Amino acid sequence: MISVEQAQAMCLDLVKTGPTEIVALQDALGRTLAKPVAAKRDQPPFSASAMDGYAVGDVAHNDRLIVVGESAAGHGWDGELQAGQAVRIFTGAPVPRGATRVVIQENVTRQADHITLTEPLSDNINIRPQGADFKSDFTLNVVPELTPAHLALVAAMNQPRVTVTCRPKVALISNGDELMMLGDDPKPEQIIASNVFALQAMVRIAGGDVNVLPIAPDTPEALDQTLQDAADWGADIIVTIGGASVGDHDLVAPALDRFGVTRSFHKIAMRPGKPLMAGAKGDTAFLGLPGNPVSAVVCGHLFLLPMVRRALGQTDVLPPSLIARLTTPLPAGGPRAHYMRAKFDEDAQGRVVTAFDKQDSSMLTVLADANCLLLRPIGDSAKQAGDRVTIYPV
Ligand SMILES: Nc1nc2c(c(=O)[nH]1)N[C@H]1C(S)=C(S)[C@@H](COP(=O)(O)OP(=O)(O)OC[C@H]3O[C@@H](n4cnc5c(N)ncnc54)[C@H](O)[C@@H]3O)O[C@H]1N2
Ligand code: MOO
Repeated sequence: MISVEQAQAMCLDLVKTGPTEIVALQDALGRTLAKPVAAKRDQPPFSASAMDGYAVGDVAHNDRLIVVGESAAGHGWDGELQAGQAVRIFTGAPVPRGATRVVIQENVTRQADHITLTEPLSDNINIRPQGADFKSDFTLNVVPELTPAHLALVAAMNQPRVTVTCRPKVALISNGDELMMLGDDPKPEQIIASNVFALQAMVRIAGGDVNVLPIAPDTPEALDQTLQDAADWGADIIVTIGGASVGDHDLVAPALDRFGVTRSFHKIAMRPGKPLMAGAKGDTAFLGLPGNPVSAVVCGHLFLLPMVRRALGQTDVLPPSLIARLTTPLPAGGPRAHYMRAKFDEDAQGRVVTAFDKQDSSMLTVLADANCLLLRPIGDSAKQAGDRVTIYPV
């Protein structure tokens, strides 16, 4: 069986970076910026006061100055400041020509048209020079996910639209006679197709567009038809859930063969998630997730989300890892890499992690309590409390 790392590389090879589209800036949150954005102006576009006070030239403590005008935000003062003069100024207002600092109003006494500088001059001149934030030759380079701060930055650059990568279309197909949609009335032997709720949310957060197809019962015809429906929708990535293993009712591998998918691999040295498979037909990637709820979600983090990020044109696509110290001992690892459900925390000594006792791949309660996966590499030696391990926040 191939390793997780080999399988990740093969999955990424199946995905092409998608086309781009131009969107209004207000709709660009979380999108992947595909083309750099150039500023259309300096920011600030003029030298601006950082405080409410008085714009002055070359002055000294205890000087007495005449106030000759006012500069407010949006309404500058047009003149040029002369020796012995001051201009009343407010935060964000243009600094008049001839002024070299702004003295805050708390450090001044005012009598009619005159002020006296009652405090020693501070080191801070309280002026934000033109272009201090960015100049008109500034470019925002491609970013994996536009944040609220990026949107404000691009707006200040006076650019109302940005070019982003199109959201990859991800089709989710649940497969199994026992499954029913949430909202229907389940018979005792039925279970709710809960996996799509996690996977849909994960893909959406990562930037994909999701189509949850109707559940495919355990017949070759139903599965063939549902795969065709996903392809007709224009899916970039078709994900099946369940039916990946070796039982008589596990129909996904033969269905992918019939569909003309060239398979990259089936089965990996991983726990949970051993029956994972992947392949491609033309530009469409296929990922066959195991049905067990924890297996499906763990494989979603390790394989599906990197594929979505790759389709978006991102470069750091694999889940980021951290190092933490174990709070309890762990026995030696087995022949498959084990991604244990665990909880990490920061204590006075740093980051610590505790694996849950229950690691069955059907346990959604445990998965919901976990905030990370704790990696036990293949054949890992037994670990003591305090030993350092790799974790993946989820
Ligand atoms: N003889 C062997 N049996 C199994 C092996 C093996 O190597 N040899 N591997 C086991 C492992 S590991 C896993 S993981 C499972 C995966 O099997 P499938 O992908 O075929 O999954 P199903 O049998 O269809 O379902 C497993 C389990 O998960 C439930 N399920 C399925 N789909 C959903 C869904 N959309 N939402 C919620 N729950 C779902 C299903 O009802 C089953 O309980 O195979 C082992 N067997
Ligand atoms: O490897 Mo399976 O994914 O344990 O449940």
